[in-house]
Amino acid sequence: MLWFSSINLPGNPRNKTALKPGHSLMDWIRLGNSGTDLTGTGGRVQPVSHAELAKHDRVDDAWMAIRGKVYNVTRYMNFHPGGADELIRGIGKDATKLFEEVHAWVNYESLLAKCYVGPLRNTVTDGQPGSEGPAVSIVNSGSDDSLKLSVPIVPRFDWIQKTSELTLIFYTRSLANPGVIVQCVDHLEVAVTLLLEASVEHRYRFHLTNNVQWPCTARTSLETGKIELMFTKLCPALWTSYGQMTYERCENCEMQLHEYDVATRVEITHDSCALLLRPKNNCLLQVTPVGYHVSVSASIEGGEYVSRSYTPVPAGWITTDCPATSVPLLVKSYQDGCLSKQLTRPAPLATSLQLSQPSGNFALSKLRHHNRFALLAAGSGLTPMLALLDYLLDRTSNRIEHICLLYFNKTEADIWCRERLENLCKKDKRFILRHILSESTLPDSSSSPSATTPLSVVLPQIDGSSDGENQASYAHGRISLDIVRQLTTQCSPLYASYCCLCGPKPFNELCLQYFRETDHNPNHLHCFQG
Ligand code: HEM
Repeated sequence: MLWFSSINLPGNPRNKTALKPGHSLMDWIRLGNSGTDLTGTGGRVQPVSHAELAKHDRVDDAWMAIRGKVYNVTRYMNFHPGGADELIRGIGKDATKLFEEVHAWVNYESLLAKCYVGPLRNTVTDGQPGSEGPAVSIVNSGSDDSLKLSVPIVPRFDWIQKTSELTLIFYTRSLANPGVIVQCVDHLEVAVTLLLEASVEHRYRFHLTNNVQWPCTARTSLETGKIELMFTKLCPALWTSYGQMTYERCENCEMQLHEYDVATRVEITHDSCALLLRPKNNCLLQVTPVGYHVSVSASIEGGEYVSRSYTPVPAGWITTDCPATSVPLLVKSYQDGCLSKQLTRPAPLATSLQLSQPSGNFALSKLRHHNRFALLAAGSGLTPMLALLDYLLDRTSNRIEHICLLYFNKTEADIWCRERLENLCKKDKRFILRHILSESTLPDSSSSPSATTPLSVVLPQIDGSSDGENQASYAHGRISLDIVRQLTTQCSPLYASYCCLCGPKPFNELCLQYFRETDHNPNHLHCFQG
């Protein structure tokens, strides 16, 4: 069984290197599409032995194996956001473990699609011989759904119409957690990309019978896997067909980037902002799967490029008025974070950004059989929890018994989405909200009976029969083994059979260590990183 192994905790938790002009993600993609042979082998895919791999261990001739696939990373050196020195640590060998330790979430298959040399001989992926397997890996028990997930999803297309509306429908699979990218080429031509499994894209191109308006409305039902794209017809009429469509299944497709700018920026705390990113040509609509992130890159003051991963949040958590094409982000400005400072500074708003399509490794289907959850978030680690909360509380099959969000911050002033979280708590008794503050006294308004008690000892009691109003409670403290024990002990009222955590690396590391010290099933734990 795989289990969590140690994660590097460098002094600087984000060893991000600014990339020289001409070395942005966009430039890398351009190079990949330029026809240049990035494999160095003429593009001929051939199995690579460990001995052969070991020969390519120089900066000017650098091969690297990740999860059984060998890539020539020579040309990627100066494009690597972590810097060439870091990338060099993995060359000439099977770097799976190293790669997973640093950034398991990075979509290397897309980024290096044009650098693929061939399969590593005698290697099977995922922790089997030849590969040390992922450092942070949550393995399913036989009864879970990951086995089913390995069967490729073949989406089924259908359409329906009203006089004024055309709906394109894609049936995927229950809990497939799809990503959707819709591009409007003009009023007749629409391109739809479905992201259903890692490194596979389902690309549809529609030539419609008649003109439609843009943008469309996208509706995805996570429980059924049904995706609906609703278009308003420019001239109301019933059509005899939707038009024509071509379909292509694309494996190991190269990463796509799109130009965005910051359309709206609202301060939410003393050092954080809610942003609405708007596609530059306004002809793009992107739906992010629950728990997935996008990579945002920008040129700093017209020079070096920096990229950073962010998890888009459901619009309802930051505004009641969000255009369908916007990507909503919550961004904390870090002292040494040149990108976050640029994104959150008051003016000018229209920073030019490049946004990747969503990527991630969160399998929603693993949550299917659980109905008691604990979410442990620290600071900006709240972001993946918001979409998860929306989905879980709305879920109709295997209705949720309770979800406990433990939200760790330094002070009250650092809490994100406080009002909305607390309103949700009042509205839905199944949602338990506990703020844990490490550096401040507790708010006077706190009505928690345990407000003055260190949280390491007491978590709020849940009493399903209580008629009292469900309220957020506050405590002073930090993550501790006691807290994790209270969440993982079966007789505890807060017992959660599935736990998710997200925060800065030291927080994640500590949580993982505490979980290891309990009997909690590691298959029932997900750590969002990035
Ligand atoms: C195996 C050797 C590698 C090492 C030691 C390494 C190290 C690092 C480090 C230290 C960072 C900065 C981490 C952070 O921001 O938190 C980074 C970022 C990054 N690396 Fe690597 N890297 C390796 C391989 C690769 C490969 C093969 C790719 C593939 C395509 C890649 C793509 C990236 C990307 C996209 C980022 C930015 C991540 C983000 O914004 O979240 N790295 N890398």
